[in-house]
Amino acid sequence: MFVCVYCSSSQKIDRKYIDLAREVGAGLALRGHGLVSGGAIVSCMGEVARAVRDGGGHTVGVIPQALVDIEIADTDSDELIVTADMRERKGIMDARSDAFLVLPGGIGTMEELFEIWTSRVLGMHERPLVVLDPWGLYGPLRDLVDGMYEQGFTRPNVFDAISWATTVEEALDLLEQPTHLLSPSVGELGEG
Ligand SMILES: C/C(=C\CNc1ncnc2c1ncn2[C@@H]1O[C@H](COP(=O)(O)O)[C@@H](O)[C@H]1O)CO
Repeated sequence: MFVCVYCSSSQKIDRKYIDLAREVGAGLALRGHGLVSGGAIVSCMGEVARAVRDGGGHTVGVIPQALVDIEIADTDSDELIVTADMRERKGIMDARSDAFLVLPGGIGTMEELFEIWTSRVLGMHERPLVVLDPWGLYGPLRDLVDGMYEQGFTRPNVFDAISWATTVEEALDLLEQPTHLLSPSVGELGEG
């Protein structure tokens, strides 16, 4: 499989997040998976790609020209695809990936998570989506979506479209499990 990993580009985060990215990259390579990433050398993004390559795995980096221009492109990537903008980048990352893994991150990671999550809920793809969150960064997000569901803003299948893990092994196991297409039926939103 090619696994798309969405993760932090921040250089201000605790070292434990960088170490987590390395563990994920090593685990992907060990299981014979390739990586699709945002193609930057910084922070968790760079660390996961280096770890995959160190383990003998193949990496595909997809990066907008504007970020190449500020010299943060992962030029060691086995494939480095330079895009015109962020939208084209996300489209190519999506098209090249068999599964999606989200690590702790900021608003860029959130944007990527929500796009893949929403399209899975709508039955537009059936690829696994796993969030690895060992330290509970996303706890408030999960509470928010629970509240949205309780008030009828989301379909029940919002919870079927995503899996949560607290260890790397658990996350990788979940990524490898078969999934099925979810029904996009509007009826699931209920009456009224
Ligand atoms: C100059 C630095 C970082 C430049 N910023 C980014 N570089 C590469 N990719 C990015 C950047 N910002 C967002 N992305 C994409 O979103 C995800 C990370 O965003 P987050 O806000 O850090 O969670 C990542 O998956 C990228 O695809 C150095 O400071």
